[in-house]
Amino acid sequence: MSYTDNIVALATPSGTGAIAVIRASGPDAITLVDKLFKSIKDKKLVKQKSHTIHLGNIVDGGKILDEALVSIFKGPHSYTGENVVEISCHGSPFIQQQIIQLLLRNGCRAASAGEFTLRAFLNGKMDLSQAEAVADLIASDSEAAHDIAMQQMRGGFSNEIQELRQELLNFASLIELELDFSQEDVEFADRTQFNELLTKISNVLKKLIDSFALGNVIKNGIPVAIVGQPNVGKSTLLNVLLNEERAIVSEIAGTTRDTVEDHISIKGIGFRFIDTAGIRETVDVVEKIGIERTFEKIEKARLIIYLFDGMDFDKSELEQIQKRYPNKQLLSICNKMDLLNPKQKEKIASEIPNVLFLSAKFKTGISELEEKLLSLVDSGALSGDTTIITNSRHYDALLKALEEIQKVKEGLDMELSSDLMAIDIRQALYHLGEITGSVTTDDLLGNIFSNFCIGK
Ligand SMILES: Nc1nc2c(c(=O)[nH]1)N(C=O)[C@@H](CNc1ccc(C(=O)N[C@@H](CCC(=O)O)C(=O)O)cc1)CN2
Ligand SMILES: Nc1nc2c(ncn2[C@@H]2O[C@H](COP(=O)(O)OP(=O)(O)OP(=O)(O)O)[C@@H](O)[C@H]2O)c(=O)[nH]1
Ligand SMILES: [K+]
Ligand SMILES: [Mg+2]
Repeated sequence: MSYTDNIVALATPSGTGAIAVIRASGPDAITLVDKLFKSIKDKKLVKQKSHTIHLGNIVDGGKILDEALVSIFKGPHSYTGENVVEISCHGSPFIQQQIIQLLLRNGCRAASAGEFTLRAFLNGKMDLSQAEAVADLIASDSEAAHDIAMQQMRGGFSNEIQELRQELLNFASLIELELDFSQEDVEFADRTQFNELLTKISNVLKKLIDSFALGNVIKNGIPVAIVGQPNVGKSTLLNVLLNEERAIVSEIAGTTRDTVEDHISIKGIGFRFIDTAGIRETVDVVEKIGIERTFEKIEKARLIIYLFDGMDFDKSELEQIQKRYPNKQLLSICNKMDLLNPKQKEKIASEIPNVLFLSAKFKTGISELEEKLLSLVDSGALSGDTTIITNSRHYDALLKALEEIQKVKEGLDMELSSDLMAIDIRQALYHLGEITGSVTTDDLLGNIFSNFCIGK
């Protein structure tokens, strides 16, 4: 694949910064920038080696727009696989725009979202799941999300899929060879070995599919709903966990009307804490809507923190929530422990198993809560080099591939004819190929890369 046009975009965030980087890629990127660049040592960019950097002025006719550093990368040895030039200029939005406009008038067009990485993919510098990982890496806001994206970008997941695909492909060829000899009763593909391979592939696929639940929450942050009666201190707790005065706290019951949520990483794991309206019977229309939202948020949460006031607690509400959400992890937490005497504490502890005590207002017991939250996340799967998938497109493709593999397995058990089995194998190969991009459509690529930022 080779493009004939040249693209340009700002690679750094728009706005003011110390330095901004403008990146151009395409067959003429180096020659066209050469004409707009006056090196202080009178060097011609086209004569310089790849991966070198040069100081000079960017000039528009007779006018100097900026003093800049220009780096050159010669295709195919560059990020995109094409000739690439990067101009590091002073980070004023005015200068950035002047230089981009200059390039646009001199042979470049504006890059669309993700177009540099799309070119890297189409030029074979990376496969599709690696390209997707680039976007995840930029978006990752916790160490765990970063680690997963990094592993995927470096090709961990792709290699795993490619290997399975290759092994399956070998068998497909043997089975298809049998089609040419269908009159004679020959079997090139050893059925026992094939069965073993299918078992192995389905196990790997199942493991990957199972990892999605964890991968998904890690990418987006594990949603934790903080629920309980009005005034128990839910918003106070949210603010402590986030280290920020995010929600309004007051002694008036019914302060929180709409849900408030924010993301924070605890020891490398991302959490999304959701403060909700206190649950109670009310005639207030707005508060009622808020309470309905509380229940919607509980549905979507992975963990529920049930917070109650140690001075005034009623076990029945906790039991109602347990009954209503039997499959959710529930943490019972007694707040305002600063107001409790040891006897009261003892009573609560005996009535509510595994209860944690804390004081949101005085920030005591918070690290114990954090430890507890971490222990509830199956972080075992995060260590080591097990692959965790985070992308729903991959998840869909894996499910479809698994379904086809099961069909092949059934076919094998039923001694199905080679031609029918070959069809299911091809389908499985197709879905595995979708992940790495061995098979793609323009729609699919458009979908993926349009979600990138401009300049990536
Ligand atoms: N200034 C700058 N920083 C950046 C990028 C970039 O494009 N420009 N990247 C972009 O996202 C990332 C780095 N990714 C890159 C990947 C490959 C190559 C590259 O030139 N590869 C060549 C040879 C490498 C060498 O010889 O040292 C190759 O693959 O052949 C450059 C950047 C992060 N930092
Ligand atoms: N003594 C004491 N007071 C607390 C503690 N945590 C919160 N409070 C107080 O309890 C009151 C209610 O706190 P909020 O955080 O607004 O309670 P809430 O559960 O969000 O209330 P609603 O949004 O109205 O449902 C405030 O006056 C807080 O200062 C605590 O640990 N100890
Ligand atoms: K309140
Ligand atoms: Mg509140």
